[in-house]
Amino acid sequence: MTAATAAPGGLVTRLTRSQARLLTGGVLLGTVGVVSTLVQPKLVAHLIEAVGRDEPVALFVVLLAVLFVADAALSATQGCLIGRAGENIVRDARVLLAGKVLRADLGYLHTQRQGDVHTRLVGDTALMKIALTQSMAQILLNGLIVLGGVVMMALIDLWLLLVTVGCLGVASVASIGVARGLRRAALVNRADTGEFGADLQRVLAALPTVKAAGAESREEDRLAARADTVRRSGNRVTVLNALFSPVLNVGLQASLAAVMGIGMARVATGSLGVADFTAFTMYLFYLVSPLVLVFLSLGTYQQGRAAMQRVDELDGIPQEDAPAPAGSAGAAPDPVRDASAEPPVPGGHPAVEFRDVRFGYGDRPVLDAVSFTVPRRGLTALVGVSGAGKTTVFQLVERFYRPERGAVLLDGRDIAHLSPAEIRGGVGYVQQDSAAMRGTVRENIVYAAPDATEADIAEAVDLAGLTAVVAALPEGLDTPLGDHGTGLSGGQRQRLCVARALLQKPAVILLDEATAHLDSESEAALRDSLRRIARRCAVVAIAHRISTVVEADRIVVLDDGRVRAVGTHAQLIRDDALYGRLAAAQFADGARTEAASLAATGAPSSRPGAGVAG
Ligand SMILES: Nc1ncnc2c1ncn2[C@@H]1O[C@H](COP(=O)(O)OP(=O)(O)OP(=O)(O)O)[C@@H](O)[C@H]1O
Repeated sequence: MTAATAAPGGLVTRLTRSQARLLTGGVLLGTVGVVSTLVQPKLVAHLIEAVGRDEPVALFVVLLAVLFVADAALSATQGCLIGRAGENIVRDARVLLAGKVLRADLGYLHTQRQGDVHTRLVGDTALMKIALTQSMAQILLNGLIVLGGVVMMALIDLWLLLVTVGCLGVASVASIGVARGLRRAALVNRADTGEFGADLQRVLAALPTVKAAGAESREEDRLAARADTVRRSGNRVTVLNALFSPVLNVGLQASLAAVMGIGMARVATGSLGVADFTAFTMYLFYLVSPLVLVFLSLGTYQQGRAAMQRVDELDGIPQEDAPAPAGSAGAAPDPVRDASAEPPVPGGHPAVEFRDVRFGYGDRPVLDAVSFTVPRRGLTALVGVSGAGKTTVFQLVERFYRPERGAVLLDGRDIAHLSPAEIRGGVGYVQQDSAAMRGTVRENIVYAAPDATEADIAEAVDLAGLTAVVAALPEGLDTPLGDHGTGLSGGQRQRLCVARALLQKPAVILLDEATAHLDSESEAALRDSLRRIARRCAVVAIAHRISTVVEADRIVVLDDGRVRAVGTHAQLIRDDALYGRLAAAQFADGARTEAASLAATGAPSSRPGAGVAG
């Protein structure tokens, strides 16, 4: 994610504007508090003069007490208002960014590190809140105190002020230099933190693999190296942060010493009154803490700006409906191929049609000139060697990616012109690595159709061959599952996902068949389910099992990104050498004998030496 993707006047600015009322209210109250602070030394000067003239001082004492209390009350109230604005900003930012991430272009999002996206959404938004509210308010209000104090000091004695400003000016310029360095260091530190988060997420997502590979120590070392990088850049931030106060303090101490020396000398000569000298010194003392706070807040703000930049970048990630970024996988489809403009076909359109589709991930071509149709009913099997592009075909049907050329049609309509909801509402997608989630069995099943009735759920469970499995669970449909659906077997998880897809009542079900999840009994159950489901809608299965292939009404053989042949199992065994080899190598015993006898006839193949299927 680069700064170039951040929208100008982006999310951060918009969110800050949306809280203008609370922020302005807080700043106004704070300003009144600043005035009350600035009046106090002047009142003390009047008090001293009154004491000197032996006049009554009760009024001054009461006024001072009122100002002290008002000061505290105003400060607390403005803190609450600004804090509330901050919470609103961070909440809105997280909701908006979560929406952006959920609707992001998958092709782009897959190039980003998930942990970094997580860090931006959780950590950077929190830092941004502090910068936009607390730091900004501190800079503004304490800046006002400093400015007001300087004006009051100028009214008391211009020469003493010039001495003060001279000493503080040098220190301030040095501090601003440090602030710039701090922002750069903070940006690096946030990026390093994102990298650490990304690595942690990678390890957590694959923890069983990490353990099975005995890679705990290697991963620990890798995480430790990342943590070291974060510590190093964090140390740079700490050093620059720590430099602020000393740089400024040197200036403050120098100005205090100079003011005391010169001021006392002028009091001795009678050119400056004791009351004025006291008030001037009080203002100088009053300036110390606000000035330090201004610069500390400047430091925090600079760190927050780094976070804001990262939040704005996340806000700029390409969205699904936006035109695909130039040069990325999935450019806009060829408008010449818009099939929705074509006259209606008697008897209805195919459920799915690929017309001369070309697609690649980045510069890497995967599919070329792919054309085939899927009838509205029945089972269509997609077969081919591993990496032939079978899953990519499904991803194009779901429009996770857009073809570079050609068109994908659902029921005769080019999906380039359909909304994601229109496409995915009519297509049920069962992924190979069964996308079950933490939650109950029921929650998993109704995920794509939250309003489904009990009868619909029971029907989907039955069609997916899950009735006996659910009945055996301790709490039936309400049995909780762990992350990724742990608590069910691999085959049961896949049938759970089939039930989820069925509940959508889709026109097309895409089934990326698992290779090794099912025992022969479950396989027979799923085969039976598929047969029943295929009577209601189009089922397209990436087939790894001979049972599915033999059952299929039509088989599409993909080879090296092209459709090599289409037919039934019997036709293809007879006519297509690659299919014969695939059947022999991959689809186990049932086809082995038949295919082996065909291979012995020496039928040619377009890809000698091609590997086994999926
Ligand atoms: N997100 C991606 N980015 C880049 N390349 C990808 C991506 N997904 C797949 N590929 C590549 O595209 C090609 C086709 O992959 P695909 O997953 O469609 O093959 P497949 O036929 O489904 O394979 P398998 O049977 O092993 O699942 C492969 O060479 C793969 O490496």
